[in-house]
Amino acid sequence: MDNEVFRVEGVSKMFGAFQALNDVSLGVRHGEVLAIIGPNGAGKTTFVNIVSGVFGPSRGRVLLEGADITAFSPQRRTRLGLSRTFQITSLFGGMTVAEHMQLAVRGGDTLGHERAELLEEMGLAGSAPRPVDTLSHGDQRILEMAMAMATKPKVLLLDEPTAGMSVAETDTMIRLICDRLRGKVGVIIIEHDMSVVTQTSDRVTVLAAGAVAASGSPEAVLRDPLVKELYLGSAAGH
Ligand SMILES: Nc1ncnc2c1ncn2[C@@H]1O[C@H](COP(=O)(O)OP(=O)(O)OP(=O)(O)O)[C@@H](O)[C@H]1O
Repeated sequence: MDNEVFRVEGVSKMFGAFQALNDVSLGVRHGEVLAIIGPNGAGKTTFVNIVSGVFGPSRGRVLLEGADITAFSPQRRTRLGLSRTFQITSLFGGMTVAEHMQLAVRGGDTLGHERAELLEEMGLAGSAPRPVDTLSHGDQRILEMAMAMATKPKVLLLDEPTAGMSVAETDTMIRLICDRLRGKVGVIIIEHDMSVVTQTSDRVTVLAAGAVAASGSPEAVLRDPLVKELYLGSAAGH
């Protein structure tokens, strides 16, 4: 694939005798937003953990710009350009927004003025001196994205970025993904909200029972009878 920055190749994961992922292969191009959707238990969290290095696959490889990073720690992956945000907010209550931005770049990727610019772009400049526990849930999630961006990633993994957000916060997140990330870095977004998927993604891959069930443009995938069937009876869109 042209311009591909990230790929998982033939990834499988066994938990004892249970196969959570079965021969999953997919790639992300520079500037592309790839959404991964799937019903409960499809293997999305397992996939996120393997991509970010929480644990390794039973088989298969994880490649960043063609280099095999399958055995690398999460920290080493971040240093090489693979960053992530978390499904559950992972900030330190008493610390300020600015301190979090500094913490994100302990390795020294961004300069002070670049971090200030990032906060400005994300609409958080006025909140720099505030302790993070005084921010709204939406702003906390946006700060996490700013922290991930501060590491200057080549690939960014967004794990349910709009979970728990109000409609207005979700709209802000959609705008940031489209304006700030799309076209600039490779993005993998795990998302349950189909409206977010259609508004942000270039391509969608559907996981079901640990395997790729469908892949293509958001319009084509969401029209696919197989995908409709997978989601039948799952009103939350999981
Ligand atoms: N550590 C583990 N040990 C045993 N089975 C596991 C483990 N982690 C996940 N599984 C199983 O693997 C399957 C996939 O789980 P996973 O959490 O990856 O799915 P998911 O798509 O993220 O689901 P959800 O949308 O509900 O979070 C599930 O059947 C789950 O019970």
